[in-house]
Amino acid sequence: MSEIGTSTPVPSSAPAVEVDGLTKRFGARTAFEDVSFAVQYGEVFGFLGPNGAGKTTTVRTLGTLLEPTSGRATVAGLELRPDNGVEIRRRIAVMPEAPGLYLRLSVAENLEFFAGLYELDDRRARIERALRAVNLTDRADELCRTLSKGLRQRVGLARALLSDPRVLFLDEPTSGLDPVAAREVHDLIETLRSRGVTIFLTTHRLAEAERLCDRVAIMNTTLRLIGSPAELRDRLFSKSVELRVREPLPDPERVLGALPGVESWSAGPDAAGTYLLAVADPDQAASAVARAVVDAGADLLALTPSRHSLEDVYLQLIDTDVEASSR
Ligand SMILES: Nc1ncnc2c1ncn2[C@@H]1O[C@H](COP(=O)(O)OP(=O)(O)OP(=O)(O)O)[C@@H](O)[C@H]1O
Repeated sequence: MSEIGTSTPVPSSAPAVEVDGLTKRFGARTAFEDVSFAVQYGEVFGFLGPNGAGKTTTVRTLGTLLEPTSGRATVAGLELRPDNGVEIRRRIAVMPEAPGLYLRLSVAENLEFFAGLYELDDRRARIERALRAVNLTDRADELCRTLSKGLRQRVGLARALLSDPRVLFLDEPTSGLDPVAAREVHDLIETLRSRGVTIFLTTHRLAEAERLCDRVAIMNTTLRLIGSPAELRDRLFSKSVELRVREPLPDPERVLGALPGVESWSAGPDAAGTYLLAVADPDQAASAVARAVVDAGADLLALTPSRHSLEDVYLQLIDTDVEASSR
């Protein structure tokens, strides 16, 4: 029997999700506006943004639960239109933040119920596959009421996998989970990714997005930035190397001012003897800096490329938005 993801036909080069100028308003309130992006098949695409940024509304719109106010989109190869709703829902699955299980039913009974509701064929095999995909085969007969939040989330994921979706929307799948349970969900997402399932993941956990996502979009009603975590870091932050020497350099400009690959230098904010160098290529610059420091007779303590995390990118961007809105 094939596993989740492996039986999904690999579609043409058309994107799994393509959004063009999409807007959703609730009366006078704009949930999201003029959003455009594309997600390729097989991608894990992260959707980040502060509370109220429009993430859930985007997922609900792409999942055909809400009609957009304007703009267009295709989802799993079909134009997002009311008359395509049934067929789109057949090709995708949405796991909302709360898994919505019947707590008085067992794990297997829940899955049987939803497989019936979705009018799926071959139910027994699908349920077995979904349980295997989330490592819950052994717990099929347990009542959902008795399961921890992390395990319920896994049942919710199994429910979403029943239809072997081409695109899986996960809305905050690790919200409220402890680090161990969250790690288990991460591992499951990685397994699904390795099987080629396309995943659209909304999350507040930036380390989660950094670890799991091929690309991320940062939303704040409008789409603010999109790219791989590394691209976003490079776009927002210049590359730099931090130099630490035992004693402050008597004449740092003489040592650091004319080095190949070093664009500028400044004294580090934290400690005497620390310098921050803006560079084009950290590895190339590091050897030139090390030689120059040693030639100047200084004791080199450390020379480290500054690492910016996706969290740095996010905070910088959202801070800019907050400043702009208070102007
Ligand atoms: N059914 C609705 N009716 C009116 N306004 C709504 C409705 N659903 C969402 N909104 C508004 O749309 C905006 C975006 O909400 P949404 O839930 O999509 O944000 P979010 O990014 O998912 O936030 P969070 O991270 O808190 O879940 C908010 O201002 C919200 O109040």
